[in-house]
Amino acid sequence: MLNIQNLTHRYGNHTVFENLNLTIPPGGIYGLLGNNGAGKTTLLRMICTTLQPQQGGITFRGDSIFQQPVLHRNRIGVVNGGMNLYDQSSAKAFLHFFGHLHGLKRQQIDRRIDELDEVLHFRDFLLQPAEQLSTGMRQKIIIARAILHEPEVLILDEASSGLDILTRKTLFDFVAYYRSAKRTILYSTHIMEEIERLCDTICILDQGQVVSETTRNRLLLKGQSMEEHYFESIQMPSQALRLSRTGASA
Ligand SMILES: Nc1ncnc2c1ncn2[C@@H]1O[C@H](COP(=O)(O)OP(=O)(O)OP(=O)(O)O)[C@@H](O)[C@H]1O
Repeated sequence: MLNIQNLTHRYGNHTVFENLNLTIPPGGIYGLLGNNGAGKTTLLRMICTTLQPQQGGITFRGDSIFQQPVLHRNRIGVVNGGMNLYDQSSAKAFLHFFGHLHGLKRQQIDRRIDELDEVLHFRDFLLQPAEQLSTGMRQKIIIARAILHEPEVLILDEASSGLDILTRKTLFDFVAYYRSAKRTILYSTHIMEEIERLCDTICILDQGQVVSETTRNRLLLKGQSMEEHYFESIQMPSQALRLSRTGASA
């Protein structure tokens, strides 16, 4: 459904991708893993159309996302670690603002807020100014904002960072709920347990290249943990792998 074709991108002299090809299937949770600097954020920014590749293209259900960016942005929802609310505004005003940007009417936004409250439980603090909300409360509103317009694809980039155990559980429950609604979730994180627990398909990027794409079922059949698979895929030297298994620092 999301096809990435011959993507090439450089920042100055630094090549991040050279002819990258990847297909993200419809439905399910697609996990993206990779060391710092592997190119995950650059790829996600392109999938969101906030960054244009120098060569190659991305299609979503056959449409070039760069030729029709407005159409595409209405089909996706994004949560990344850098997002925040407007301090002086209430969460409700924030949701209404972004709902209107997606072309939703007041009543539609109110109906969606009611629906999402059943999963994310934010009713109690909906009218408070954002500056009074905790990190977890804010994250719930940021997630609600991302799916207010019922996007077909939800992109979560380091979405669990800064969350406590309870709010992370809410995030995981929410991701499972969104998956069960037959949506596609693109999930990028450094936390292997999250990938292992949530993702149906796992893609590992290393220095701008796909070094592995597999499914959770295949890993289960092989009896291999996500961590073992990761280090094998990025061809970590055996000594470092042994040290990482024992928890010692190199
Ligand atoms: N705006 C930019 N200008 C110049 N170089 C950049 C820019 N953004 C990213 N890079 C470089 O591109 C490469 C890929 O960065 P990117 O942020 O996509 O990696 P990442 O996999 O998301 O890393 P991390 O896990 O640390 O977030 C890195 O070498 C980075 O230094």
